[in-house]
Amino acid sequence: MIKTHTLGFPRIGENRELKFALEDYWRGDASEESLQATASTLRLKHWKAQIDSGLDFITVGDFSFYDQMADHIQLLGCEPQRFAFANEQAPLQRYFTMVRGKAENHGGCNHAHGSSAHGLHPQETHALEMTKWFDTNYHYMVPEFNASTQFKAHAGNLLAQLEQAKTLNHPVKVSLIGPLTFLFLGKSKQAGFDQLDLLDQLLPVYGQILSTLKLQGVEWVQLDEPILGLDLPGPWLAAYERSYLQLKTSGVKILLATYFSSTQGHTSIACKLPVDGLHVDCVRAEEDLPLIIDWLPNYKVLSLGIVDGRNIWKTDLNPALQHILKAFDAGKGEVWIAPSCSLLHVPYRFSNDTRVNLQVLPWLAGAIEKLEEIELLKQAAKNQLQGKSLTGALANIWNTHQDLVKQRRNSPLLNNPEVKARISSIAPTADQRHSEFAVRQQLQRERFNLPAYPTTTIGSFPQTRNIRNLRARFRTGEIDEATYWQHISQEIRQAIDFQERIGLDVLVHGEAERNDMVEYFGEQLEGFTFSANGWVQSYGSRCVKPPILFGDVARPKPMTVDVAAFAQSLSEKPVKGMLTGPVTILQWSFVRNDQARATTALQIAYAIRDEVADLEQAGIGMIQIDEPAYREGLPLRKARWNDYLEWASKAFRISASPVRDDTQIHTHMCYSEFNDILPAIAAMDADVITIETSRSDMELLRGFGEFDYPNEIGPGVYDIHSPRVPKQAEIVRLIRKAAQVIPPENLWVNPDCGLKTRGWEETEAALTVMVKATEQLRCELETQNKAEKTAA
Ligand SMILES: Nc1nc2c(c(=O)[nH]1)N[C@@H](CNc1ccc(C(=O)N[C@@H](CCC(=O)N[C@@H](CCC(=O)N[C@@H](CCC(=O)O)C(=O)O)C(=O)O)C(=O)O)cc1)CN2
Ligand code: MET
Ligand SMILES: [Zn+2]
Repeated sequence: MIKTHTLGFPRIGENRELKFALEDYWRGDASEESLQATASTLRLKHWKAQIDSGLDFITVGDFSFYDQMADHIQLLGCEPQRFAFANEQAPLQRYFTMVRGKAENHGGCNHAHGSSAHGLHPQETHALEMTKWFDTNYHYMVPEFNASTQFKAHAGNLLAQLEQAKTLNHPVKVSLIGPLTFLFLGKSKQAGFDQLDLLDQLLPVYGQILSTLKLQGVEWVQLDEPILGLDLPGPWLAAYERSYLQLKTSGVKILLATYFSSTQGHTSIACKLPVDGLHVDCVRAEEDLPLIIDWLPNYKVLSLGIVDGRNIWKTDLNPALQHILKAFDAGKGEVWIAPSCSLLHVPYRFSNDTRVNLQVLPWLAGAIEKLEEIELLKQAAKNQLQGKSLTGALANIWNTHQDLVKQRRNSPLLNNPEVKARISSIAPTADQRHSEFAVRQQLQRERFNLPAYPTTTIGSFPQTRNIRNLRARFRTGEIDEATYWQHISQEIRQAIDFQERIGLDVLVHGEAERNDMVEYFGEQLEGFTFSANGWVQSYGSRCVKPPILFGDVARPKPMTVDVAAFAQSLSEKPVKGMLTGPVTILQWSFVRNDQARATTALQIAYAIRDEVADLEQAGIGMIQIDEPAYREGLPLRKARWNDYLEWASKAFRISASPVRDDTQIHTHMCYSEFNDILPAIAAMDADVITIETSRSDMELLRGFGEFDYPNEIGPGVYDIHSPRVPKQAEIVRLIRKAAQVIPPENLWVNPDCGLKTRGWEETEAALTVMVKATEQLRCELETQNKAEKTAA
């Protein structure tokens, strides 16, 4: 028997309906009823799409107002105590407080008293931490655990969605995050406390939810356990068997879902678990398949994730069909066909898109087109199993599809011989600066003559509605290019004036001209195309429109030189040139699957290298090459780390190395647990790196100190993810803490990340505080120096 399903479906809406409904609601422009109505309409539309494409199940439980992990925190009743919710508070309000935090209501009164150690007022609550979902650009909210964490089932919301789904009279599969993955992805907030100790309390709650679902007539529940694709610590691995034995007693059928990575080393455990089915990612972990076919008992369902849920190319149906047939050949009784992972990570559909290069468009598949591929594969497999081949309309669809797959593979559009020639003749020194860091540092100090603890920002200033609107009007032709740039220049001028006024040392132009730090570069490079509407959720209501990299990458002309030179002309102070690095452009685009990622990264690196050289030529003395996705690109299995780090750091160096010694190269990374890759970060050899550290209270920096990180560092001194304005004393404390582990002469002062998601009011207030805090420390430094001189 063959069945089809999807692990999950994009929930933001084809036209980002959920994003706009959420933002209206948060702004107070829409009621909860209207938000709920949008959610309800979207769920119905998405289930109907699944039914229309012929799926045997619709998936329930993948909808979320913000994030599925946050939903599970409520479902499992483990909202952190620190939120101190009152019982009568409505669940949705509690939910938004958890994911967005709660700002103090200033009311014009400037409290200087009553702050806690972290400077939070009693009415303020910071949001749950947000972090990357495996190696994707999606962010989840991190559950918080300690020894007094308790669990309690609150399935009301889930059951309501189930009721809604039942109105469609189609078999339902409920999708939940599995208990071990849920626990593992959370964070222990208590020193020495291991959250695995909570498992025995958590399992009965899961059991209760599963029993309730069974009672409601649900036959199948999909439990996602993607951590099985990590190098899992022994005790976690050992907990699987007993956990699933316990869940089995609920009587509901469990499909255990793995994805994103090979389960190598624990494939046998996954196959032997007391569950009714196993889903495997045949795109990312194709090498596991022979073992799984061999080891998974034939009476269990094997769900094959054969349509890529992480990329947008039409599936080559022939090898996919072979996987299905092989499973049946081996004696599997029931095989399911699905995308490799949830379709959350791809756009809704491409067929209606108005912007993609018309030659590339037919090669693409968004969520809707992927469901169609799954149905097509099912029909083909069914026929084959009966010894028949496809005929009629289906055969035509199949053949047309395969022709397009072949057409892409052989398309001249993919090839640029000049690019290939350049890559194949890389000079061995192309990734090296002329001199070692110590020499460069001296020259740069002489050139820029900056004060101690130089202050700067990460690049972007608030992307106001005004700016977005301006761009939207330019796109639709309502205003012409000259008018557009006139307004943008005005924004840049204001940004420079603002920075001069508050006294920052190293300025930025503010990135007003950029829709997105990756899309903006992709749009100016050859080898990329863009969708009008190919949005993918990044976190909460925030979305990205990843560029589509289909061919060899080249830079036809300078991309940022005019803007950078203009900004620099407005100030005597250095204004950083601002670029996105090759690894991040690669990681945040949909990239070709017909060539190694390393090769694509190298091509992008050369394009950026040319831009860096042109910026220097135009008199720009500091150039920042952002690599926020450097850590995210790390393979999920450690065995593959070295290979990645080698080509990734090389790609960065290729882009950064054409410059003189006294040109200062900056890089920036956020969201990162860096400590396990510090040598590779040092190997990038950026003169200055700015990193996110404020939320970890500078703990992240300790690694840099212990490792004796040689170059200059700007640890973020305040969290830009919240509108909260930091207090001077907090920033002073953080800089002091940083100066204990990093030589003070190597320290910069800056926020955690760019400010594009913030408003101007809080940005101005926060940066003013940051500058004041720095001035205080400089004063102290001077007094100290004087005292030392007098003593001597
Ligand atoms: N690619 C990428 N990944 C990233 C980051 C990032 O900056 N870029 N940062 C980290 C955090 N992730 C983020 C992801 C998205 C956004 C974000 O702000 N996204 C914007 C969209 C940005 C954008 O592309 N804007 C376009 C289009 C904006 C738009 O929708 N305009 C409206 C009109 C708006 C108006 O008239 O006011 C329309 O066209 O309909 C532009 O400025 O041109 C959003 O969802 O709101 C921020 C952080 C990690 N991953
Ligand atoms: N220069 C970029 C900015 O300031 C870096 C962002 S990292 C996600 O927005
Ligand atoms: Zn950042």
